[in-house]
Amino acid sequence: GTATWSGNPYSGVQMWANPYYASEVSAYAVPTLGAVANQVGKVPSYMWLDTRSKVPLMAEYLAQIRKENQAGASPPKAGLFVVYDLPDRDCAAAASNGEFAIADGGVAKYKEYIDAIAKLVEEYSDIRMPLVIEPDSLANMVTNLNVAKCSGAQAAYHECTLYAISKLNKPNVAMYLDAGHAGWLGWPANLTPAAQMYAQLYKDAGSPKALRGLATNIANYNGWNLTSAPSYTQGNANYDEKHYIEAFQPLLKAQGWDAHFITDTGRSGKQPTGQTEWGHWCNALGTGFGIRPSANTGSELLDAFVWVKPGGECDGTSDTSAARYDFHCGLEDAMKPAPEAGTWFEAYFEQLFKNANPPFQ
Ligand SMILES: O=[N+]([O-])c1ccc(O[C@@H]2O[C@H](CO)[C@@H](O[C@@H]3O[C@H](CO)[C@@H](O[C@@H]4O[C@H](CO)[C@@H](O)[C@H](O)[C@H]4O)[C@H](O)[C@H]3O)[C@H](O)[C@H]2O)cc1
Ligand SMILES: [Mg+2]
Repeated sequence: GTATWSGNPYSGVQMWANPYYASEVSAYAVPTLGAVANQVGKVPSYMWLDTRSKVPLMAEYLAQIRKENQAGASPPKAGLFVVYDLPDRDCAAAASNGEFAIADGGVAKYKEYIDAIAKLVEEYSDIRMPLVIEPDSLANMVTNLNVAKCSGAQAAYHECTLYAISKLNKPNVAMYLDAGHAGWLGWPANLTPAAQMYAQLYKDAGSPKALRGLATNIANYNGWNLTSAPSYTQGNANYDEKHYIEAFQPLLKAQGWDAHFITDTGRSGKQPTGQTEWGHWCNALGTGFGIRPSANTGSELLDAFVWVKPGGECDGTSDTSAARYDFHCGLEDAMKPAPEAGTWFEAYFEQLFKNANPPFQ
């Protein structure tokens, strides 16, 4: 029957570890680090639907999850997917630009992409799917409307996000909109405009049942609950993700959205990191695998610790001649040489592995 529930979407299910990440680990990391590295591939991480051509793979994974659940998986497995294909994607950066362009029918193409995903959500209504919706997009709408590509994308991001939320509003789905991180929207100056924007979107969408809340720290490195503020947090009282969501949630509630959260701990195990500036997001030095995915967060606001950015997959190329070269990936605290965003970056995986907390052994 349909995988319905009340409350925390991560309670009463197991997060499913997809075989693609496990195969990258065994192919590229095990030869150097040994069989112990295979433990990382067993940690459930999110699968990024970063192109239209990845949707059939989502179908394959859902079929596999159904098989495991029908074979008696207890608790049943949940499918972890990131929706990530907006037209003019990653509007304030260059490293993760996507396949669709607003100027080239991108909104219509995006809607077809969402329709294809919605079809699978309906076909696999027996599988619970806590989805992350469009990393970086709405956060850029708060802080980067001064960037031409972002102001030019504002209407399309709004239309596409509303479309995604309404089409994916299904009984077996929970959605978390990306909300940057403590060092992005967590700045006091950004919190109020951010709360207004997210709450307005929730209300514009008709307060959909499946829209559970916000995802933070996606592809970033901030600690969850630090005992002291890293120097690069420059005096921001919200110097970790716990402070960020505890400051953010009351503002959202006051605007009519009783939002819950998930936070990415896939690359936050070593604190402070080797970042020289908080805003240096690309392949940061001095990072480690962090708190393992779990619904036991100790926080009423936090539904789960999740691994969304698969550690070892690159944030962006350091090749200055590449079309998607972003200067952040050339900075002093960015690991170099680095391949294209999303492709395997073995040296980075080894850094994360060496610095893992808790350690792999
Ligand atoms: O001292 N003060 O009082 C004070 C007050 C305000 C200050 O201003 C704040 O400074 C912050 C930086 O400290 C800025 O945050 C950065 O914004 C970037 C986008 O513009 C983000 O980049 C994205 O990162 C994603 C992965 O997370 C990538 O996937 C994606 O490709 C990439 O584009 C960085 O993470 C994020 O850290 C804030 O906007 C800005 O408002 C600063 C100081
Ligand atoms: Mg990125």
